[in-house]
Amino acid sequence: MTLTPGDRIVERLAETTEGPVPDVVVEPDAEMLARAAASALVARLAAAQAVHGTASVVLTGGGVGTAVLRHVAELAQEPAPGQDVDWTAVDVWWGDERFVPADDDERNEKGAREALLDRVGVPAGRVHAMPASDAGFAEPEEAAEWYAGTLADAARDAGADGPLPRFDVLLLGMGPEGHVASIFPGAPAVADERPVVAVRDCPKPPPTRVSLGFSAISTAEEVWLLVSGEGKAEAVARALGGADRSEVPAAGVRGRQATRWLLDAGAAGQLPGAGE
Ligand SMILES: O=C(O)[C@H](O)[C@@H](O)[C@H](O)[C@H](O)COP(=O)(O)O
Repeated sequence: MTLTPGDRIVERLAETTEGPVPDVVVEPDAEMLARAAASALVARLAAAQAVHGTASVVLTGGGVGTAVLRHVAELAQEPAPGQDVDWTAVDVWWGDERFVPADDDERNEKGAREALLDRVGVPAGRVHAMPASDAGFAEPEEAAEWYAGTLADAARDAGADGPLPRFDVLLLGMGPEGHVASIFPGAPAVADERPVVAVRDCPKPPPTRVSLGFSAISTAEEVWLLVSGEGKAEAVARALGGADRSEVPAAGVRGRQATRWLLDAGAAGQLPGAGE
């Protein structure tokens, strides 16, 4: 399955947007969006392995993000040409995590393990989960600091220049008010320059979380925003229309090489050029 470019939308965005225009892909519905994103993801990871020997992906929670992982696991059963990923050579990171006990169903890690990681056999040493609340850190701030240290160690081991390893693809869901990872509108995290931040009093439960900050997200080679449903359409249009990142956090994420918005028709519904 190939991605369907939102050509008309991109053309119209180019007329109104300053700077590089993100890629916009529109699929008819959430299921087709998840399948298309899964197919594109395995192709991208296989391509990264062909160049670097390893690949790395940053995962998101959320309905679409988890559906993508389920489809990736299906594709791994019978890989198509160009989509044969060596799962023992994939580093897995997270964009955000709920600071709850490890076996809590709210953990993004738990969902990702069930949907994909345990099924394809990513080695434990390559699954870099953010700490759970029962992992020995009393406060989310300590957990955030530890994760930043883990990222810096991986970067150093890989000979990277800065404090972060290479992220080939960083997946993000988006909330109806435009939050990405656990960076919510108006929250301290929107102005926090640290790579990993603790989040308290999150408006969406659970209230305590750990999240990558904008500075880390924007080091990814490619950032893919996976968004479905009419309820997200206004935030998508605001984000792509250049809203302030403190009001619509999704407006503030960019990949080094590409920023791709993978939408279904509902989520794309308020973009200029939609339906033309
Ligand atoms: O931690 C969270 O609260 C979720 O991970 C959240 O950030 C999610 O990714 C978006 O709300 C999109 O979720 P859906 O894809 O389910 O709409």
